Amino acid sequence: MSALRIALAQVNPAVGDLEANAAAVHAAAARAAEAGAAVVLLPEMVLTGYPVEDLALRGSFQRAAAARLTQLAAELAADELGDLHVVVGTLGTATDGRPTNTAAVLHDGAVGPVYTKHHLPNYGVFDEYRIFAPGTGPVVLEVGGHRLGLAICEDIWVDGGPVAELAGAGLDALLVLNGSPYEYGKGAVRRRLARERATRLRCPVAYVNLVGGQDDLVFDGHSFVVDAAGDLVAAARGFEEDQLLVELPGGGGAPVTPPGYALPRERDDIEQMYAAVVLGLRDYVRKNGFTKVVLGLSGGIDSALVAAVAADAIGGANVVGVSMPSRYSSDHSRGDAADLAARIGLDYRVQPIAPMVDAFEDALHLTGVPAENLQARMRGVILMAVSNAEGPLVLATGNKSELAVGYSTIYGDAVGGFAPIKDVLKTRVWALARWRNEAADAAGETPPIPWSSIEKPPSAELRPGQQDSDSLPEYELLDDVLEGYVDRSLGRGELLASGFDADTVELVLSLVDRAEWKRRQYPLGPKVTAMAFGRDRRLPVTTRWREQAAAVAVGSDPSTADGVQPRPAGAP
Ligand SMILES: Nc1ncnc2c1ncn2[C@@H]1O[C@H](COP(=O)(O)OP(=O)(O)OC[C@H]2O[C@@H]([n+]3cccc(C(=O)O)c3)[C@H](O)[C@@H]2O)[C@@H](O)[C@H]1O
Ligand SMILES: Nc1ncnc2c1ncn2[C@@H]1O[C@H](COP(=O)(O)OP(=O)(O)OP(=O)(O)O)[C@@H](O)[C@H]1O
Ligand SMILES: NC(=O)CC[C@H](N)C(=O)O
Repeated sequence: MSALRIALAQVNPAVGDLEANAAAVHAAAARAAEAGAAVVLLPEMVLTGYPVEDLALRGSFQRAAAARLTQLAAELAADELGDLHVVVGTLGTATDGRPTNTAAVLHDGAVGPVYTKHHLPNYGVFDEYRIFAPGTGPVVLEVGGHRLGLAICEDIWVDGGPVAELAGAGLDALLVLNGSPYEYGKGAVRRRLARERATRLRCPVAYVNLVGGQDDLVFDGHSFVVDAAGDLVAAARGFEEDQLLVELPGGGGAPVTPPGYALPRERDDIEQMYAAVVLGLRDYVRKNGFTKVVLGLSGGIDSALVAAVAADAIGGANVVGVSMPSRYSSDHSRGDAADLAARIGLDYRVQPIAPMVDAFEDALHLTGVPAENLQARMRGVILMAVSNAEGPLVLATGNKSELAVGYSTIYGDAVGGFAPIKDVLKTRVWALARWRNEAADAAGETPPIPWSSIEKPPSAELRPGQQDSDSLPEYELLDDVLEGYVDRSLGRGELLASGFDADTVELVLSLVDRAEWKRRQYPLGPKVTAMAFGRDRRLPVTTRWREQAAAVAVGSDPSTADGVQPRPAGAP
């Protein structure tokens, strides 16, 4: 048996674009062949894009995907790539006509063995039971005497099923196709999982992941290979397309990388979260046909961070930043907005709102919160006008803490098509901003965000001297409670038992519960934590359930508290 070279192609498909995705697979196959690979492994459902949601249920889409797969096999052979085994994730059809999530092997101009995903994730952002029929048995691909098992993403997260059946099958490697969305800190979980599967199957594991943004998901790539002991052999870069090469030695033993290969630098969690937000925004803009974005610049930290992210995603010249001062806007806010615009080369404009607000206030006799909301709504009208007239996508700047407690004006600062930091708690907004500025400093560049925007106390500036802390607990405390209630699904009892005072818990829980309707109307934005609002955390808007005061002992299992459905063991 001779050595076998395997390429892992980490590509960025677009959902529904069968032509472009087939071309990306073809290009990856050509690169792999050029590098001497006999097998090239592509991610989960790369041909259709992922997730396709209910597109999978359309007969027309199923037929088009099947036809494109057959055509791709012929095109590869016509291009003298027929010797290569190209393992492609795509949409399949079960014998009863239901759609399946499959890995097809293209070889010699034909579609060869097809493996069907067995474990269908149906928690968090996934609804695969609703869409796909599960596969049953394992598939082993034989290439040059090497035995390669196939698995698709969730198949390695759950014990049992086809992967377990492969134990004792004498595999030389397990090839895993993934569509694994980014979450803060998830990389380490994936590596632990791969180690576990590698040691159980006693063979290396090659894990290839999608990269790119798709609506509210960001696929981070970070493909990798571990040896039979679970130790890392090779890793691809995160948040960009990449291709990895490894070689399985002829006589067995650990996979090796080509001469000169070096593992990429591992980015820390905050740096990764920043990269995820940038990629999520860039791909939403690009894949939906926009070239520019527009947002309001208040001089505050949220709009400053979103502007910096947008400039990193699509270039500062493509970001329209509008300062819309009211009579309550402080001089330093206006100055900070202008300073930010200059630092990142935005298309900067100033549009005072006082005359418009005065006209509405006088006509409608508004004071207090209704008048405050009017200011935010005037700004929303102006941003939508710029979008309608010139075409940029409107960005909403709300963060996860604000979304949690409903601290935004519906149809005001909540307008927009995409909300880049909606899954980022306020304390992390500051951490991301500091990280971005420090990275610029370290690279000898101008930090994009004025330090005063990072350091000043947060204020909506909708009335004289207003500060967020007038209506909300300090963000450090608020975020701690939110992390417990939202991210970890703890109940009132567990929060009290962990030491939060009853008034704070009462206030935060009631604000969060009452704001569900507002969140439902908030724009899409990238999920970057394990529990994002939207597809991850789905609660009824109309509900009379309120957290009870029942005391719960410290140390009780929070995952089963309050009727929250526990996720499968090992699930992220
Ligand atoms: N269950 C439900 N289903 C559907 N609609 C519901 C509803 N409950 C209220 N509503 C509607 O919502 C309206 C109230 O919501 P809304 O108009 O948004 O106004 P509201 O939530 O009362 O006030 C907005 C709050 O956000 C603060 N804010 C505004 C802007 C920016 C920032 C910031 O720092 O970023 C903070 C502002 O200071 C104020 O405290 C009601 O008049 C009603 O029409
Ligand atoms: N004077 C302003 N000019 C332009 N846009 C504004 C102005 N004030 C508020 N906005 C827009 O409304 C959003 C909500 O701002 P607000 O100041 O009310 O609270 P915030 O959540 O603390 O945001 P930020 O930290 O950006 O100030 C801002 O991010 C910005 O996009
Ligand atoms: N596409 C999938 O099956 C993904 C599920 C898996 N738990 C992950 O997030 O990596």
